[in-house]
Amino acid sequence: MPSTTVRLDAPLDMHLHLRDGEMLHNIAKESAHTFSGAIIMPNLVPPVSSKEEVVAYKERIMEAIGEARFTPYMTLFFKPDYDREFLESVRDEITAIKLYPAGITTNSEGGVSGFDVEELRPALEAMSDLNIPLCVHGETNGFVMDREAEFVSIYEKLAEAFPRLKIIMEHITTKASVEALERFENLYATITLHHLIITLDDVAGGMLQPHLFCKPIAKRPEDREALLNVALAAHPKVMFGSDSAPHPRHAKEACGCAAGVFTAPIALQMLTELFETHNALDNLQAFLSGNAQKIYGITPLTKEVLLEKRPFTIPAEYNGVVPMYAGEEIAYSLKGVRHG
Ligand SMILES: NC(=O)N[C@@H](CC(=O)O)C(=O)O
Ligand SMILES: [Zn+2]
Ligand SMILES: [Zn+2]
Repeated sequence: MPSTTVRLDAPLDMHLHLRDGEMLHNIAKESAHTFSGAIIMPNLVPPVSSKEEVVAYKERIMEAIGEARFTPYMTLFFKPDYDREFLESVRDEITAIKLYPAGITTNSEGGVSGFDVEELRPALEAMSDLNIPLCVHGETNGFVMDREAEFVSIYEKLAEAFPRLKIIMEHITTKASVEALERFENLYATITLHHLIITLDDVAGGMLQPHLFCKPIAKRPEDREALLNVALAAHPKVMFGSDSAPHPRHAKEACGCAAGVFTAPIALQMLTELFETHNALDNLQAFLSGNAQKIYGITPLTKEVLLEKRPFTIPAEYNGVVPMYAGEEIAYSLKGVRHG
């Protein structure tokens, strides 16, 4: 029987952590090889929050990826005091701005501590006028399983107050967020690979699995079901964002485990397997690229990725970073990458 080959055009990762320094050099190629482009998160230490910093960070990324054809779609770390003049001056360097509630996830200490609409109005009105999307890590500081659902009312408040602002609910993990998508025209969402596969049971139901620990924490089976429904249908308001978030092994296998799951090198293989299992391969292209192109209005670099149905054993680590499902066998392997 001939093996099944799946072709993907210009895959996009709409939520990616490339880090900086040695880590950037160690892991950037894993994304740049197979993805056409990615939205690059700004939560460095210190966060990327000036024009000089975003330009310099992009240069370091281009250097780290070497010959690969890959677009880093840059973002700034949202500060409520960004004024119109500043936003106009930085408009051409960025694709979006990322808002973090203060202290809610890795390197978010300098984030927003209140969601008063009038305080945020000058920056968010200017972003609406300049057509700069707002990406949001949507969690309150409530009980860990309820943080995202509690944040939905903040999403609604923002969506209503700034109807021309594109708001991307990043890495959604709950049924409540999926339902919010339907209520506001200007709400969109990214969904990770791991939240389509795991629930809290996989993280903490047996022996604790640090490499599956991330923010937002994986939720209940009915939440995963709701995410799967919209992802497998390639609902036009959802797009793939891996939230691949590498940490060195010692920071994960530690007392006080850093949040983040590293999936960049295996995301396309595992998504193909997942969509095939659910008879939804016809929708994978839209989930992985088409929807994001429309939502963000971007035209990615051409890149054709071929995957074939041949077992692949996930390496134990990539340059000191342990991937999701290290050592396990998955159904699809990377066959080749062609540039246009
Ligand atoms: N997702 C995570 O658990 N961690 C991310 C930050 C984030 O996306 O919230 C990281 O930067 O490590
Ligand atoms: Zn986040
Ligand atoms: Zn992230």
